[in-house]
Amino acid sequence: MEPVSTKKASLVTEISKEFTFEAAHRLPNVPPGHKCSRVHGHSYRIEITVRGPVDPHFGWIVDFAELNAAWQPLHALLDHRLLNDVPGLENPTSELLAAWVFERLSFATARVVKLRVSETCTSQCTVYPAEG
Ligand SMILES: Nc1nc2c(c(=O)[nH]1)N=C([C@H](O)[C@H](O)COP(=O)(O)OP(=O)(O)OP(=O)(O)O)CN2
Ligand SMILES: [Zn+2]
Repeated sequence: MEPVSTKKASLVTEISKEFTFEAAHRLPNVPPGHKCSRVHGHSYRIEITVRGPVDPHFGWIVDFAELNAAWQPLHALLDHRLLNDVPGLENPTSELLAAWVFERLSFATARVVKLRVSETCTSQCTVYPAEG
């Protein structure tokens, strides 16, 4: 019979929350004739992942509502916009949008370990804070 272990497993815990917004964009630097030089729209999805210790009292890393509160000001800046008009997003690729969102999340540098932008069902970009 297996001995019963009283040791608690040492776990790394992450939580994620997904947000959506609708926006149009065009990519100004693509080669001539590229389809993305034309204005078109996406139902963008943003997934924010936070890693950290689980608070022993609350039983959570951080309230999902806190992620929502951090996202809402950015949603106001992005939703139903032409992204090219948003300062800092003149070339709104997934890569540059992911960096833009990461830099503007109030607690990103401290807690966000992964941020994913999905432009379509099959096209995503993920950024992570650089180590060090
Ligand atoms: N590395 C990147 N490549 C492309 C980006 C980008 O942000 N980073 N963006 C685009 C366009 O925005 C395009 O709308 C999305 O690309 P794509 O996946 O090609 O879109 P489709 O849904 O049309 O893809 P299909 O699989 O061909 O149907 C382009 N590239
Ligand atoms: Zn696009």
